[in-house]
Amino acid sequence: MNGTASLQQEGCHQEIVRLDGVSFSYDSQPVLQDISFRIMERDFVGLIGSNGAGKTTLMRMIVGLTRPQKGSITLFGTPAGQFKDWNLIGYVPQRSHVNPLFPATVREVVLSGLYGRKKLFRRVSKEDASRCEDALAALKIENLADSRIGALSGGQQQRVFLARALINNPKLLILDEPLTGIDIETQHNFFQMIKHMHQRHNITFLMVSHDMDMVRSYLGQEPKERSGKLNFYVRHSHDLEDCQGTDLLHSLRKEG
Ligand SMILES: Nc1ncnc2c1ncn2[C@@H]1O[C@H](COP(=O)(O)OP(=O)(O)OP(=O)(O)O)[C@@H](O)[C@H]1O
Repeated sequence: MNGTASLQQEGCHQEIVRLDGVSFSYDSQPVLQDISFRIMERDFVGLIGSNGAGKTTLMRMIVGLTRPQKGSITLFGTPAGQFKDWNLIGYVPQRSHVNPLFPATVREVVLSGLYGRKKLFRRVSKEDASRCEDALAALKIENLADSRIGALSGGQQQRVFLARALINNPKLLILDEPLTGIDIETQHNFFQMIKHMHQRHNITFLMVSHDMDMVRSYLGQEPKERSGKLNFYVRHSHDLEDCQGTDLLHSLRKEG
């Protein structure tokens, strides 16, 4: 094997998330107990569990919004407390109803993904504007760019939030019940799009879903691991010749 190939192979097995003995309680109510799990680069992880099993709490911990009370989380090889490359992680939280009067346009919502944690007001550079156009095109919502987000359907809003998460070209995409509350056909199209991103691009997924049929059809019948009330279904998409990093937005756009 030549040097480049071995580097590529190593790159494709990078550990993206590691949970070691993670526990969490709200007041005295234990929600997560001693959860250990690893997500490797290019895994697609479906996280399944009953209502109240702690799925959202776990996602929030991985994106740094909540800290574990016991155990540790490692992101891209760095302890979560010291992790700074938040652009590597895209997060689409559980869909909440967008106020129909909310004044931001689709373009503004997608651009806000670039400013994330910095909370800086800054002028939109040419490069930012171009990334935004790429993200809109990848999700096929260019025609909605100037619409108010509150005026869109649930499925269209989901696309906007996914575009917002993709604008930084993340390596890990975390989706909390992205299929809830949208019609079957849109759900199907959305899932196809996510599968395409997993199979064709160097991107790792962690997705909470209640739709067992869709999860099983892609990730298999049995969970790879169970931890407490959580079941982790996993499919790895490792394919050596496919392993170079791609600019996801550019290539999605090219493929149309
Ligand atoms: N901020 C909070 N304060 C107190 N309890 C909370 C808080 N957030 C969640 N809980 C409780 O913690 C438990 C786990 O909640 P979480 O939202 O993580 O579960 P989930 O698996 O995502 O559930 P669902 O499938 O219903 O979305 C629930 O019993 C919930 O009521």
